[in-house]
Amino acid sequence: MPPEDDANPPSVPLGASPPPASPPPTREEAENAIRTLLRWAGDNPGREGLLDTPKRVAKAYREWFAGYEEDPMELLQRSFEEVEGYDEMVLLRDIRLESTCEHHMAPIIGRVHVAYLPRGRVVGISKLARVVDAYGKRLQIQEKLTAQIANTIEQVLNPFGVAVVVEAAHQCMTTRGAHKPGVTMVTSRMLGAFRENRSTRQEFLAMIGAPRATPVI
Ligand SMILES: Nc1nc2c(ncn2[C@@H]2O[C@H](COP(=O)(O)OP(=O)(O)OP(=O)(O)O)[C@@H](O)[C@H]2O)c(=O)[nH]1
Ligand SMILES: [Zn+2]
Repeated sequence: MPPEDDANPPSVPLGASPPPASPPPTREEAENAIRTLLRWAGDNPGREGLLDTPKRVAKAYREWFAGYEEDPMELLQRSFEEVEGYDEMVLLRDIRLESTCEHHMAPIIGRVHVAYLPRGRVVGISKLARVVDAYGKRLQIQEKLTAQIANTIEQVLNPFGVAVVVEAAHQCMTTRGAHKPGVTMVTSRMLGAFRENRSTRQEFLAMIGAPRATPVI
């Protein structure tokens, strides 16, 4: 293992939030930063309509980035073993994804499909959606988000396989830059039987169907 110094900061354990900025800013510092951005946008933070905007934005950030307060591994701790030997695929399809691109801080909106092959125990299905939120409500790139969701389910449940597909539109390339509205990015991570067994993978892909158009954002 390489020595841990400034160039190689300690790696963040799976599921944990990255270390916070140190020290975290005060509410007042955050609101002042938003005033600066309002001026950068070309407006006047002192005009009536913008007076409370820094306060609102600081509050909104608590929702958009609520995932930093969650431990996705913890969300999957409760499982149920009375499943009568059920070992077929469990699929949660079309989970709404709301995330934020870490390069431009622009919205990423789409859907996630999560499947696993239980090994003797299952989790409450809402917990899979909560894991998507716990990683989604952070600054993200789609590839990392996809891997984090799959890796967490694999590590906590130890199922026979995990499959995750994410289909999403990135506002950083629909409303600016490349200006390509309607483009959908599709990423997947297949583990265990979904990676090794072609027919299992194909069953999953057939069940989620062809990628549907993501909302044009
Ligand atoms: N692979 C990947 N790229 C992303 C994701 N979200 C945004 N990007 C891309 O990240 C890249 C950042 O490129 P830069 O050249 O540093 O930024 P930029 O000058 O704003 O680039 P443009 O967006 O092309 O205007 C862009 O190509 C984005 O489209 C993501 O989830 N995954
Ligand atoms: Zn972006």
